[in-house]
Amino acid sequence: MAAIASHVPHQSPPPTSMEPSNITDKYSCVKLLAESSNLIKSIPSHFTLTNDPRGTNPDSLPIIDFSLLLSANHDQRSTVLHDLGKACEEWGFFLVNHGIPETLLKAIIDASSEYFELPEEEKRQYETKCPSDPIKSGNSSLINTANHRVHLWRDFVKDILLEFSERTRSMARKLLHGIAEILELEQGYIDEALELDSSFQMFAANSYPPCPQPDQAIGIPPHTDPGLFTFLIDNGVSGLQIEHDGQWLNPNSPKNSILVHAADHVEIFSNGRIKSVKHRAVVNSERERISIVMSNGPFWETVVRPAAPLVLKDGRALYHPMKYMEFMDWLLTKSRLNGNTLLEHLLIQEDQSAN
Ligand SMILES: O=C(O)CCC(=O)C(=O)O
Ligand SMILES: [Fe+2]
Repeated sequence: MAAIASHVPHQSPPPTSMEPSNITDKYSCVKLLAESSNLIKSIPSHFTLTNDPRGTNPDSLPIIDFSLLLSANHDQRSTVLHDLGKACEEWGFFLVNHGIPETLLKAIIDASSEYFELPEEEKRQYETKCPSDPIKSGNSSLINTANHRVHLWRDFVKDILLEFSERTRSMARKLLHGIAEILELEQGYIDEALELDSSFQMFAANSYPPCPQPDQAIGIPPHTDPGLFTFLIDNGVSGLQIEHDGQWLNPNSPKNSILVHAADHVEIFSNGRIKSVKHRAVVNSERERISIVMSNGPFWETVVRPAAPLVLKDGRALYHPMKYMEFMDWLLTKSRLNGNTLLEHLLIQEDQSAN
């Protein structure tokens, strides 16, 4: 059995609607397909999504020293807050000195890797039937514009890992307190508005097996994440790309760092001051990539809206309010490859707000 806990700490149940049915054909597991692709050399048409997996290498992605955020030294703290604000407005950052032991990060990657090595029959018992299942495993797919189902070049397993979850929860809350300070909100405002005592986290481990035609497949297409902050680590094989000024960048992670990016609900809460980071996962023909994603959201029942003091300052709210659970439910059931994202959908046009 894979060393992945099934315990769900703190949280109430997530949304309950059904996910579109999974693939039931011979290659429901991408890993199996990748192994057989020694023989096939090209990928089946239902995985085909032509894309250019190349990205450019940025000089550096901002690096934020988490320990300085907790510093009692006023100057140090205001410098790091300034850097944090700037990084969140632009493209995300690497968090270093975050206090999560390297051994724990490695254990999570190893456990996920072990899980993906399990026999197909064993993984099948976790195949996703409903978003509220505490553990989900399988391959995911989206519908393209021609209404054909396109399968993604990854397997995933979702679960909540207790220790990682507790540490990242506390880290996310401290980052949010930093954001609240940058936004000049009163102490306690963000905790109350987003009901952070009951914040909802989702853990996902992704496996992207080697792909014989990386320019004909995609791991995860361009998207922004739901939630407040996403934390991401991987097994050292690159594949995550971040969009910046219309270009795809390959971030190079410093040792034992965690990549953090702002997600949709920070953009909504900040009334657009902070931008949800667009990213994608590309695949390669040589090595399996494992990534670990921890999504940190508000309480699942919270109606997320732009913070009232910011709306007052800006003269209007830029986004419609929506319950977090409904947002997640929508994403899990109606996700499309093209067309507006849900965040774009919630954007209030200037002429609309005047009415
Ligand atoms: O695997 C990655 O690097 C990206 C994963 C991701 O974007 C997601 O799970 O939302
Ligand atoms: Fe993502």
